[in-house]
Amino acid sequence: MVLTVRDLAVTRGGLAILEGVSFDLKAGEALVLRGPNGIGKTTLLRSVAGLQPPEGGTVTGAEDQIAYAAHSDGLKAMLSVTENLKFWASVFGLSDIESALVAFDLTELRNRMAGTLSAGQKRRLGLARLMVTGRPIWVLDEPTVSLDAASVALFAEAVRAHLQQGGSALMATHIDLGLDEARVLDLTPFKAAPRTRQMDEAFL
Ligand SMILES: Nc1ncnc2c1ncn2[C@@H]1O[C@H](COP(=O)(O)OP(=O)(O)OP(=O)(O)O)[C@@H](O)[C@H]1O
Repeated sequence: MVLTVRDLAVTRGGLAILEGVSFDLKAGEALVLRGPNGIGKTTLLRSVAGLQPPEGGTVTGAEDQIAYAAHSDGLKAMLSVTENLKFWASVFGLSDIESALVAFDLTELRNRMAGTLSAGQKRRLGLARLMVTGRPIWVLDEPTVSLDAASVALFAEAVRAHLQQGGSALMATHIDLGLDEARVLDLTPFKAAPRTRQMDEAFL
């Protein structure tokens, strides 16, 4: 199972954002996307996860393989922690949630409505959802926002265990997760030349 990205070009709101991005992500590997605010990390992750079509290039090996965790946690506020995880597991045809509860220190909160959790607790629940999908490729956008140091360590440990089980992880983060095995791809050199689709069409 290899995720292969070749010569990817992405746009946002009609503006060219990144172009010429290529990388491979193999089983057991982690790749961290870096670059300044607005360079296009979120846009690239959305394209890799199939949430928006790329402007050019190819993504192969992603179909039915990716679990995506976006900025917003997308939790169901009126369901408990357990119910949220069970619901999410069922979407992927699975049922086991216990290891995810333990990994993200959610066992004492298991019966709490998700809407009553603190920001960091919600984030832990949002990340725990990745574990119940059974999907091998985790795509994570700023996964540590709102997390305290102890929760960042839990998250890093969960990623490490996922890699050891043959999974992989592609993530945008500004902080050092202490994952020695992670490679880093700085997107700065891939910033697209400023132009709009309309301008391109005008020159055709
Ligand atoms: N809905 C939108 N419409 C138009 N432009 C947008 C939209 N969302 C984001 N952009 C622009 O697209 C560019 C890439 O944004 P993106 O969120 O992918 O960057 P990022 O590297 O993830 O940034 P950050 O580190 O701040 O999270 C930015 O210039 C941003 O202003």
